[in-house]
Amino acid sequence: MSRSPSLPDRPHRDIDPDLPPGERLEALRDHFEDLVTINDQLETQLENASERNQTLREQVERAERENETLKSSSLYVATVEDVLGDGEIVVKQHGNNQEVLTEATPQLVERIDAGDRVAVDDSFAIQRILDAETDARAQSMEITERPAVEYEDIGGIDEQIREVREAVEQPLAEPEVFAEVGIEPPSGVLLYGPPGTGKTMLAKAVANRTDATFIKMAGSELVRKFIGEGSRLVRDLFELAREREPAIIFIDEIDAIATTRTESKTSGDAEVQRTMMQLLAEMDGFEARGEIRIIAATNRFDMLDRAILRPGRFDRLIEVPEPNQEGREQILEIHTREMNVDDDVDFESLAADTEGYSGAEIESLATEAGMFAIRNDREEVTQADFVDAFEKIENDDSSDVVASAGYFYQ
Ligand SMILES: Nc1ncnc2c1ncn2[C@@H]1O[C@H](COP(=O)(O)OP(=O)(O)OP(=O)(O)O)[C@@H](O)[C@H]1O
Repeated sequence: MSRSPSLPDRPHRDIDPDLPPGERLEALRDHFEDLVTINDQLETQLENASERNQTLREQVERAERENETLKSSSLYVATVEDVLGDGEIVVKQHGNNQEVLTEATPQLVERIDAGDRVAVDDSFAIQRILDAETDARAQSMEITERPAVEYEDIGGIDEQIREVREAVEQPLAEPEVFAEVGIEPPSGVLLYGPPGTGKTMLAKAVANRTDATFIKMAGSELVRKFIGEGSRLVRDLFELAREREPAIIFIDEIDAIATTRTESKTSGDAEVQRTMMQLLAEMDGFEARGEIRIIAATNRFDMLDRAILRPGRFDRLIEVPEPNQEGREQILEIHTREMNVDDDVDFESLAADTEGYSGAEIESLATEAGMFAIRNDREEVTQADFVDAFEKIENDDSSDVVASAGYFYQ
């Protein structure tokens, strides 16, 4: 059907007033019949137009529903490994490296090549090809709708959990409390301490508890991988958080973009400086009582540019130290929860032996002990397995353990 149907011809019938009455009546009757025909034609056209209107309305509604579904369901990033015939495509999912045979619409298949990055949905159907810009954004940020970490999974830092809940969870969950008392919650929280002590876990656990989207960006990657794009990606980061409110922005290794400036004025320094300025600008323009909370983490507190610690920026500092004896015992218990552990396993003595170990290293110890049990064809993990694991770790990389135990972070 044409978009604008033409109107039927208007009948031109000049009826001669001098005609005898019979002929005039005849002419008028003809004219009336013409008008009836035209009326019928117009009615048909109107019906067609209403039908088309209805179809278009349905199409719009469908598109809106699809758009909503796309907006509310996450897409995952994958790399195209191979384009087979008949629209079949092999992709490798990022994160778990799983290879999947999937398909795409004929229009997309034509444009897809091996090596392209694509966005896939829950059932791995390719939704679109990522352009360089989206790709950088997707690669530089880790977005999790609801991270699977809970406070009970974190051992030995109860006091830090309490502080984070107060500074991040409460303003998100009960903003009215702050409004009533008339104080602003901390703008940003900085977690500092040695590597592998649970800083990322803490940020994820708050997101889990508050049903907030967790958006992580690694400072070091901004500087190393996305050279020249740092400040734009920082802007994107905050924009994305606004789109996904409530959200928790987690900037790991913030020292990479917020180090005290050296004398050297290389172009790399200028770029890092710009990235930091953008971060400060975003934070300064931020409504602290809003639905977005910012957490940063660093292992190098000593290197931080003090400008980021001013009021209104990262104004709540929380030290996350290495676990003490009790903490190590708790972490051992957490990481052996799912394991079949023999009654003879003595967590207290293991915790005493692992002084200087971080939570991440204690987790490796538990995994390694499990490996010894498997090697010996046992389902139960014994004290001897833990001792063997401990010796293996100490011999393998005693230097690493020592280095991290004495890690300089303050
Ligand atoms: N306190 C803890 N309780 C339980 N598990 C822990 C703890 N700390 C670390 N782990 C284990 O180590 C892993 C890494 O911890 P996480 O990423 O939170 O450390 P981090 O402090 O953010 O380290 P980094 O500074 O290197 O980024 C966790 O996934 C967890 O399995």
